[in-house]
Amino acid sequence: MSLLEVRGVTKEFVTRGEGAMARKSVFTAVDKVSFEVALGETLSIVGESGSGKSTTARIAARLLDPIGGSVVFDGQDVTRARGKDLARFRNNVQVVFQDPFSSLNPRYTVERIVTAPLTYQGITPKGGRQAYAQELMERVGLNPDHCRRYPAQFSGGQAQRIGIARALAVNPKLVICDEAVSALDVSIQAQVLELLMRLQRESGFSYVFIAHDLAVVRQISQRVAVMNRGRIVELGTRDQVFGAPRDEYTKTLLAAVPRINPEWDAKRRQKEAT
Ligand SMILES: Nc1ncnc2c1ncn2[C@@H]1O[C@H](COP(=O)(O)OP(=O)(O)OP(=O)(O)O)[C@@H](O)[C@H]1O
Repeated sequence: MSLLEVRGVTKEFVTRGEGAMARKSVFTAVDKVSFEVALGETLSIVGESGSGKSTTARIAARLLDPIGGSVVFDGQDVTRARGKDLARFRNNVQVVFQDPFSSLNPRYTVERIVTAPLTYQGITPKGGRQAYAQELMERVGLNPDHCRRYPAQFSGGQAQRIGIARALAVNPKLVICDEAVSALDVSIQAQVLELLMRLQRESGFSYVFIAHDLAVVRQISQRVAVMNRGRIVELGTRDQVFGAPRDEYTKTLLAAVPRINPEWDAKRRQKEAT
């Protein structure tokens, strides 16, 4: 059974042109999108800016309500879940956003930030909040003694590790990464990707990984969905999508990639061979 099933979700936005006489128009940002994610796998969603990736991710995370279709998690239809059912879903599905600084409250210590998901759920960790925050910091490769610092005292890559630590606090089954490494320098990006992959090996959760950078997607995914104008135009294993794309749009997208980072590719091949 799939962990997450997104079934034919649709989302429209009402837009208004410029000027006093401008008419409203309805724009379909996500159009009958369906995909499944198994426990422990990484499904990436790629596509150009505006293709509907983030809207799809937000629907899957129940941060946006679709106008049609459904979201099923662990066999339960959670499309309209409220109260306890929604809280259970939020416990199992966490999101890591693109800009670490705007998603971390600058007035809170890291200890408070990373343990916040537990606070929302009314859970007090065994050994206390500080010890748990320190454990989370260690898991994401940060100095546990820096728990009492504030977000501004960290670099961009470190701040994103804090965002990842917060996502891990409730032991989720699914982590949705919405352009989670896009804002980072290439070398830092590689380190954070390695971290994401290590955490998945250790804990066995799934990722929905939203990205426009195909080199990154090739590195991290087992399966890839390609979006264009609100629709999934191709969905297959990483090797099928990258090696033998069927859809014309996918072919164009792949042809536009300047280069796949050869170092990552060599590392991946080496890993797969062992
Ligand atoms: N709240 C909103 N109101 C109106 N239009 C929106 C809203 N959110 C998204 N859109 C539009 O929906 C379309 C899809 O946006 P979305 O952010 O999902 O795309 P994306 O593929 O994630 O792009 P990007 O990589 O630039 O974030 C875009 O045309 C965007 O302008």
